[in-house]
Amino acid sequence: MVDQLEGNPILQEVLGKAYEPLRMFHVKLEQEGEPRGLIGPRDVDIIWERHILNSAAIVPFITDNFGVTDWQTVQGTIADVGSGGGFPGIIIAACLPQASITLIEPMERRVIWLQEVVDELQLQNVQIQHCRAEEAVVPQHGFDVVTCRAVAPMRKLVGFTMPLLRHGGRLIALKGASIEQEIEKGRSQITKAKGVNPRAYEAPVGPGLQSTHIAMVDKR
Ligand SMILES: C[S@@+](CC[C@H](N)C(=O)[O-])C[C@H]1O[C@@H](n2cnc3c(N)ncnc32)[C@H](O)[C@@H]1O
Repeated sequence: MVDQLEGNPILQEVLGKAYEPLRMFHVKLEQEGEPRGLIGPRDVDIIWERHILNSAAIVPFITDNFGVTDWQTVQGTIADVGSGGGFPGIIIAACLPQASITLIEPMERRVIWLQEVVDELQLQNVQIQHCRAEEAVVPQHGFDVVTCRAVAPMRKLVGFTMPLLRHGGRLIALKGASIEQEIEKGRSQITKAKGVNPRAYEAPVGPGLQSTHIAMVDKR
């Protein structure tokens, strides 16, 4: 089955230098993703849009956080919680080669997959922690940014992601269209977890493609 975006110039336009490593990731996902339970059977011909470009939509929100526009120069520590098949953590690592990316994932077979991907794509900037976020080893002052996609609703997510952040750090989560309601429902848990200024943005995925949504919360 051929991916609907295969050969489309949008891919290089959006991904820049990360296109080459992510093309290898795409091949691996196409061959092994569904049998290994990392993507759904109906996703096989839409891996570029649903998983890779969708994940890449978070990158400009991360670079904004560091006040840098050139993806090649972004530094800082980023933890991706519940990386699963590598979304968005592997895509972030390919796009931001100077940043330090920690993938946190408790399921063993997903950790094995993530390690294979890191080795095959020769990503030099990734560490993997095989544990739940609640048990993760955190840098002395906390991570600069925590990312995630499809892990938990905001009211639960903040409880195990905000403690990973340094003061002034930022949670940046890929979310569905109901993000505003999720934020409303989670206001007291956000405050309790030392979160401030929760907000939602529409995030472009690529020219002519349906956009996605981002939630951001700063750590007091
Ligand atoms: C629905 S999957 C999403 C995977 C990937 N982020 C994606 O968007 O395709 C949720 C992932 O979160 C992980 N997870 C659930 N609770 C977690 C926790 N407390 N800490 C870290 N990871 C967690 C699960 O093991 C699973 O891989």
